[in-house]
Amino acid sequence: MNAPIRILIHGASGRMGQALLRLASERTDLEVIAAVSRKVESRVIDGVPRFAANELSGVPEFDVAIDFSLPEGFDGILAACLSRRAGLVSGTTGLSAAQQDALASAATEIPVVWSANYSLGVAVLNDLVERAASALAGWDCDIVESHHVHKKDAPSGTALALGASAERGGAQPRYASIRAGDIVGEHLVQFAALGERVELVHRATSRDIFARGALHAASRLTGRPAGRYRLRDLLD
Ligand SMILES: NC(=O)C1=CN([C@@H]2O[C@H](COP(=O)(O)OP(=O)(O)OC[C@H]3O[C@@H](n4cnc5c(N)ncnc54)[C@H](OP(=O)(O)O)[C@@H]3O)[C@@H](O)[C@H]2O)C=CC1
Ligand SMILES: O=C(O)C1=N[C@H](C(=O)O)C[C@H](O)C1
Repeated sequence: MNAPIRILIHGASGRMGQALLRLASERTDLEVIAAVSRKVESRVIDGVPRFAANELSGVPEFDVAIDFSLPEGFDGILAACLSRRAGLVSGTTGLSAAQQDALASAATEIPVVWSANYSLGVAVLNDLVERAASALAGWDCDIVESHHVHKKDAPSGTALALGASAERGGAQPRYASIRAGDIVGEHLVQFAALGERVELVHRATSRDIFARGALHAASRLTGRPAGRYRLRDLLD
């Protein structure tokens, strides 16, 4: 049997981090060797060593980092992956253009994947939106995203990715954002013309869909040569 893939989870105390830790603990092919958050209160929880973000240089060797943190934490984990020659799976949204450029440049040295949404449903929705936009030339295109009240970035990363798909199909999307209650994530792409409307919608009801997708991507990224991979390159 192969040795487990050594995973570092960055943003471990957050909503996504907790889902990742729980689901990773159910897999025998993955071993979480470090759980990193901005601050730490206990050194070990459920057998997993905890580190603060400013202690990244002292974490044990790892094969791939899974990052669901915030833009202010992204530069640190990217630097740690580069210095350890480890892969990076990132789902952090709201990155600046400079951070996206840094990711592209890191991909010349390590394998990386960044996706605004690790669910299979949204991967399919992106394809549907591009096809609809191209078939419905001249229709109004609006993207409405709804999320929980704690979400900081708007429009969501997924809304922007869906907008890019719509643009590839020739549409010029407009965006609207709703922050309410504990909504995990909903994305509506609406095409409207006189007398008719087409609506494509994805509703996430559990963060486990994103966490499973990211763990799958991490297992598929490990051992690959340096490069910027798309999520679809790593899906079955
Ligand atoms: N691509 C996808 O499929 C998905 C992406 N996301 C994105 O993932 C990110 C996290 O979301 P969510 O879990 O809800 O957020 P939370 O606010 O619940 O968690 C954020 C985590 O990041 C940590 N953090 C904050 N600042 C830093 C820093 N400077 N350095 C290191 N770690 C830091 C926090 O640590 P502490 O608690 O100590 O402050 C916490 O562990 C967001 O960008 C969100 O948009 C979310 C869901 C799906
Ligand atoms: O912050 C979240 O919660 C989510 N963020 C991602 C985004 O910005 O698109 C993905 C998902 O919708 C949940």
